[in-house]
Amino acid sequence: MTEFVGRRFTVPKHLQVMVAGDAKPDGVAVMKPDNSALEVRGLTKRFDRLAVDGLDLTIHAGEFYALVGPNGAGKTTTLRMVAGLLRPDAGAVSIFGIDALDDPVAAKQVMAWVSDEPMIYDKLTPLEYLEFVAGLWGIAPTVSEPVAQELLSSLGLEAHRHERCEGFSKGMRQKVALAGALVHDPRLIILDEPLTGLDAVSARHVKGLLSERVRAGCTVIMTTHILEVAERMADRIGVIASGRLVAEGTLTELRQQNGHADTSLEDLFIALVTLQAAA
Ligand SMILES: Nc1ncnc2c1ncn2[C@@H]1O[C@H](COP(=O)(O)OP(=O)(O)OP(=O)(O)O)[C@@H](O)[C@H]1O
Repeated sequence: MTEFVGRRFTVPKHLQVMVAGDAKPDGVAVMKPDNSALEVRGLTKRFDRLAVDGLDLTIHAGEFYALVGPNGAGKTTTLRMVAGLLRPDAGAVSIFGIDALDDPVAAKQVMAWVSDEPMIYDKLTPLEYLEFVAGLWGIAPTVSEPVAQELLSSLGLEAHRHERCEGFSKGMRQKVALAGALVHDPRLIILDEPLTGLDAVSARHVKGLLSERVRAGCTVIMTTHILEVAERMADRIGVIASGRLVAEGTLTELRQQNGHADTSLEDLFIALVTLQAAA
C-alpha cells in the first residue's frame, strides 16, 4: 500500500462518485453563503413516486443533529443527495457556504459520508485501508499515520489493525468505514444509521467518537431508528415523514410544540407520524 501513500493518483472508477459528483439539477435556487454547516432548500427527488418533497433543512455549525422518521420517509435519499451521490430533481444544497451541486469536489473535501452499507477493501488491513484513503486525499503519511492509529484506537480496532478486513464482522467493517471517512478531518460528518448492528461496546465507541468530534467543533448529522440515541445525543432532532420535515427542535421544543411536557421521543415520534399519515 505504501506505493500509494502521499501521492495523488487516478481514483478507481467505482470510487469516483465519492470524490466528484455531477449532481446539478435544473432550476437550482441561488443560495447565499452563511455560517451554517448545511442549508438545504426545496430538495426534491422522485423515483416511481415522490421520495423527498421540497425539503428545507438548516443545520448549524457545531451541532449534533438527528434525522428520524419511519421506514421509507426519505432520510437516506435526502442524505445521499446532500453527499453528492444522487442527483436531485430540484433544490439547492449548501455546505459551509459551498454550493454542493455546483462544486461537489469542494463540498466533499469538507464532509464525510458514512453509509449504512460500508464499502471497504477486504484484502487490506484497517491501517492499510486508512493509508489508502488518506492517499486519495493527498495527505502525507507523516500526517495520516498518527491520525489513523488514533481513529482505530478510539474505535476499539487497535488490536486488529494489521489483520485483513475480509475476516471482520459487519460491525467491525462499519467501524473501519467510519474511520476511513474521518481520516481527512471533515467538518461535517453525515452518517446513515451508524449504530445499527453494533454491539454495546462498539456503539459506545462510535458514540464517544462522534461526541468528541462535536466537542472539537465538527457538525454531525445522522439518521437513526434508535430514538434513545437521538434523545440523548442530539442537540436538535428533525422528524421526516413522506419526504417532508414535519417537526424539528430540541427535545424540549418538540414536547412544547406537541403539548406533551415530559413524554418520550418515542411517544412524540409515534404521535407525529400517525398525524402525518392521517393528513
Ligand atoms: N434507488 C431507488 N429507486 C427507487 N426507489 C427508491 C430508491 N431509493 C429509495 N427509493 C424509495 O424512496 C423512498 C424513500 O426511501 P429512503 O431510503 O430515503 O427512506 P428512509 O427514510 O431512509 O427509510 P429507512 O428508514 O427504511 O431506511 C422509499 O419509498 C424508497 O422505496
